[in-house]
This record gives sequence, C-alpha cells and structure tokens, in this order.
Amino acid sequence: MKFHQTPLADLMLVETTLIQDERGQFARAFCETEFAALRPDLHWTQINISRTYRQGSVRGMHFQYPPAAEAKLIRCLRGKIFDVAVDLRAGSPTFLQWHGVELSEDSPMQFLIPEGFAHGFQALTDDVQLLYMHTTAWSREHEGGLRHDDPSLAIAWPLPVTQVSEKDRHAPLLDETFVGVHL
Ligand SMILES: Cc1cn([C@H]2C[C@H](O)[C@@H](COP(=O)(O)OP(=O)(O)O[C@H]3O[C@H](C)C(=O)[C@H](O)[C@H]3O)O2)c(=O)[nH]c1=O
Repeated sequence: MKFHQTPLADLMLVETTLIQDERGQFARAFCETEFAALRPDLHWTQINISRTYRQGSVRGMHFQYPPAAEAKLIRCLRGKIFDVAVDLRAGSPTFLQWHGVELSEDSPMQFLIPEGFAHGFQALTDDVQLLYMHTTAWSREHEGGLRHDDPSLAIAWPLPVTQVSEKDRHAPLLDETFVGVHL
C-alpha cells in the first residue's frame, strides 16, 4: 500500500495493490502492519455498505462529534463517485476547506478520512456501491451534518445533484457560531 498526502493534513489517499490475473482482480483493503506507521491506533468498529441507485445523488455531509468522532476508510466497489472530505477540526489551518477525489470500482484508490472531517459523495454513475470502515459505531446522538450545497463550503460537485435525503436536505447551514469539532 502507498499513502498519498492530500492538501489537508492527515487526509490520505491509500493506493492499494491490484493483483490481476486471468480470473480477475484481488486487492487488500486494509492491513494493520501496512498502516502501522501512519495510524497504529486504527481499529475498525463498524463496516458499512451503501448502494446508491441514481447518478447525481449526494449522500452527506456527515460527521460525528466526540466521544463518537470517527475515522473512515472508504472504497468504491461498484461504479464511480466523487468523494469529499471537509476539515472541521477546531483550530485547523485548513478549517472548512474541502478536498475531493474520484474513486471507482476500477481504481486501486481508497480514501482515509480522519476524525474531525465531514464526509460525503456524489454518485457519478448509476448503481454505486461503497464499503465504509469506521473506527466508531454510528451514534445518532453524536451525528453532525453539513449541507452539501453550503455556500461557505462551495463544494464543486461534478454533476447536477439529483437526489439528497430529507435528513441531508435539512442539515444546518454554517454560520459564525460553528467552531468545528474539538478532538
Ligand atoms: C450510518 C448508519 C445509519 N443507520 C441508519 C440511519 C438511517 O435510517 C439509515 C441511513 O442512514 P444515513 O442516511 O445516515 O446513511 P448515509 O446517508 O448513506 O450515510 C452514509 O454516507 C455518508 C456519506 C457517510 O459518511 C456516513 O458515514 C454514512 O453513514 O441507516 C444505521 O442504522 N446504522 C448506521 O451505522
């Protein structure tokens, strides 16, 4: 595995090795030993799978407050997505800055999103499937959300947005009272 730094500290692109033969492909999604130098503390508590039927749909932007703040490792298993992380760490020099990457079933890339970031994605094809590894179990009480179309973030989604959940549509817009996540 190779780890590529993004412009936002600790937000990493993880390049897995695609082993191909006449039957198809094999890739190791996670390995404690290979991640030890970067994050020796990583322990996955919950692994989720989501399926998004329609191109243009956006899920997010989601995060969890402490003590349920979570790191996530994301891999696109089917289709293609534009995956976005927003730095919400209180005091971060890149506070409220976002970084997006394209992940797809044909790409060896995964997105390692540390605690204190919001996460969301847009389906760039129909029938997208994602695998999420989380270091903390989902906690409705600690869940926070930002609007995918918040002008303060100005996330450049590649396609017109076709579908957003009721919950995500009603996430709060950022204002001066939002100080971020204290980790
Ligand atoms: C995460 C989770 C959700 N749920 C329930 C809550 C809702 O009734 C339903 C769907 O939840 P939600 O609308 O939050 O799911 P997504 O919008 O796909 O959120 C996911 O996609 C965005 C981009 C993320 O970053 C989140 O980590 C990830 O959960 O499953 C559970 O029962 N258990 C769980 O662990």
